[in-house]
Amino acid sequence: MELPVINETPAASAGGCSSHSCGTSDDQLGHLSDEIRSKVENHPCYSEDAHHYFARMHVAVAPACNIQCHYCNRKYDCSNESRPGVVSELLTPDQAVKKTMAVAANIPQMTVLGIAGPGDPLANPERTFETFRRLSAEAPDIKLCVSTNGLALPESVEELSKHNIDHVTITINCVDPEIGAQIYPWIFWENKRIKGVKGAKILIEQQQKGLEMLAAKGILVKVNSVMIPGVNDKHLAEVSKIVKAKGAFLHNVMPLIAEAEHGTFYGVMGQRGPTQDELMDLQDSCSGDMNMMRHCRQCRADAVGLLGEDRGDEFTMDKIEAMEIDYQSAMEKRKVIHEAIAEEMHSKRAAKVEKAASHADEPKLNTRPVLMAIATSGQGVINMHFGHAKEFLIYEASPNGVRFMSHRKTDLYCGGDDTCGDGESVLQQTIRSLAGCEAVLCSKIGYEPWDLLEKAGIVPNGEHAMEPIEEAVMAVYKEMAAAGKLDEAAPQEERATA
Ligand SMILES: C[S@@+](CC[C@H](N)C(=O)[O-])C[C@H]1O[C@@H](n2cnc3c(N)ncnc32)[C@H](O)[C@@H]1O
Ligand code: SF4
Repeated sequence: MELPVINETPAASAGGCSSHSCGTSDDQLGHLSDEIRSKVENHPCYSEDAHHYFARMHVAVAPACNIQCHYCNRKYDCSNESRPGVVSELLTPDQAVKKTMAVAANIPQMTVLGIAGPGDPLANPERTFETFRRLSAEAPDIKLCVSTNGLALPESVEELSKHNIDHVTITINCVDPEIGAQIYPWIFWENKRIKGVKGAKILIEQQQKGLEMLAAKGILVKVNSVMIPGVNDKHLAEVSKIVKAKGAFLHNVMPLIAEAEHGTFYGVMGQRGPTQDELMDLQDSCSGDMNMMRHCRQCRADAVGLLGEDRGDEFTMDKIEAMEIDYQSAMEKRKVIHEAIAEEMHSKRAAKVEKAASHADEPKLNTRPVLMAIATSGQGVINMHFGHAKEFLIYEASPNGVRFMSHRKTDLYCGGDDTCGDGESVLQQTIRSLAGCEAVLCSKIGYEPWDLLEKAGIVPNGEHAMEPIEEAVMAVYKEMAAAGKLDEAAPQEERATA
C-alpha cells in the first residue's frame, strides 16, 4: 500500500490547498520487550524512528500552574513561535475532544494526544481528566499522554491509570533542593505559597514519589530536564542516573530557551541557554546509563503534526465546527494506515540489519566522525529541497555507524523574506546554523546555496533523493573517506560562516 504524504490533508489530495512538524532509535527498539516496544513504536516522542512517520498533537486545556519556574511565562504568545507553554487558543474539554477527533480523522498518522499545558495538567485535574475520560471512550485508538511538573503527581496516579494513559512526562530539573531554589522561586502547596529551598524540597520529593508510583504501574515515564548553564548543567548526569534507577524509561535534556522579551526571570536576568555542543556533550554523558531523547522539538502546548511541523492553523475551532467527522470510518482508515506504516518501518529495519550483516566482513574504517545535515519532510528519507527546509536533522557518521544527534531550526529562505533583522541574508543565516556540519543532503538545491555552502566548507549533495537517511549518510561518509577527506582534521566552525 502506498503511504499518504504526511503533509497532505484530504482537502489537498482532493485538489484543494495544503499547508506546510524519544527516544529510542530503531536499534534500541530491537532490544525492548514486546510489551514496551508496542507502547513506543508508533509514539513520535518515545521513538526516534517513529518520529519520521507518526504525528502528535497537544490540546491546551490546562491554563493554571501550581509552581513557578524561572523560565516560564505563559502570558507571552507569538503565533509564529514554537516554544513550550505557548498557545493561541485555550480549549474547553468539549472543544479539545472535537479538535482531537477532527485532527485524527484528517491526519491519520496522528497517534498521540498529549496535554502539556499551557500550565500544569495536574493543577487542572477536572479539565484534564474530563478530556482524557471522553477521549479514551470516544477515540480509543489514540494514545493519551500527559506532561507535568510532578507536584500533584502522586495523588493523580490512580486516576491517570484509569484512562488508558501509558506515557507520562515529568519535568525534573534537579534532585538537590539548593539547586531547585535557583530554578523555582515558589510552589503552591496545601493552600500556601512556599518559597525557596523548602518549596523545592517538597517538589523534588513529590516528583520522585510520582515517578516510582508510575513505574510500579508499568506506565512509561519520560523525564524532561531543562539544561540551565551554571545552574543545573553539572548536576543533570546525576539526575539521569537517579531517575533511571527509579524506573524512568527515557531522559530528554532540553536547552533552556530564555529571551528577555518573553518576560521570564531568566530572560530578564540574561541567563543564557546552552550551546549545541554543550547540549550534545551532556546528552552523551548521560547516555551511558539511559535512553536519551535527542529529537525533541520543544513543542507548543497546542502543537499539531509531525515533530518540527505545526499544522495548528488548519485546525482552529471555527474550522473544526464546520467539519463533519465520522470517527468510526476514520478509525478504520487510520488502522489500515498505521499497519502500512508499521510494515514499512519493519521492512526498512530488516533491510538495514541485512545490509549491516552483508558489510560485516569489510575492514572497519579508521576515520574521524562527521556531522551531516539532512533535509526531510518525514518517512525516514531525503525528500526535501534545501530551500524548503524549516529545519535540518543532524546525523553523525563514524566508523561505528550512523546516529541521529539533533535538529537545527532555520528561517525558510526560499519564498520567504530575504533578510534577517541583523542585515544577514536568511540564506547566510541558514548556512551559519549548520556550523560544524561537513555535508548537507537534500533532494534538490539551487546554484546560489550550493555556492555559498561550498564556500563555507559544507559539501552540498542532492544525489540521494528518496533514499533512506542513514544509508545515504553512510554512503556519503564512505565517499569522503575514499577521497581522503577524513584524514584531515575537521574544519573549524568559523568556516561555516558564508
Ligand atoms: C510548558 S511545560 C507544560 C507541562 C508542565 N507544566 C511541566 O512543566 O512539565 C512543558 C515543558 O516545557 C518546558 N519548558 C517551559 N518553558 C521552557 C523554556 N523557557 N525553556 C525550555 N523548556 C521550557 C517545561 O520544563 C516542560 O518540560
Ligand atoms: S511547571 Fe510548567 S507550566 Fe508551570 S511554570 Fe513551570 S514550565 Fe510553566
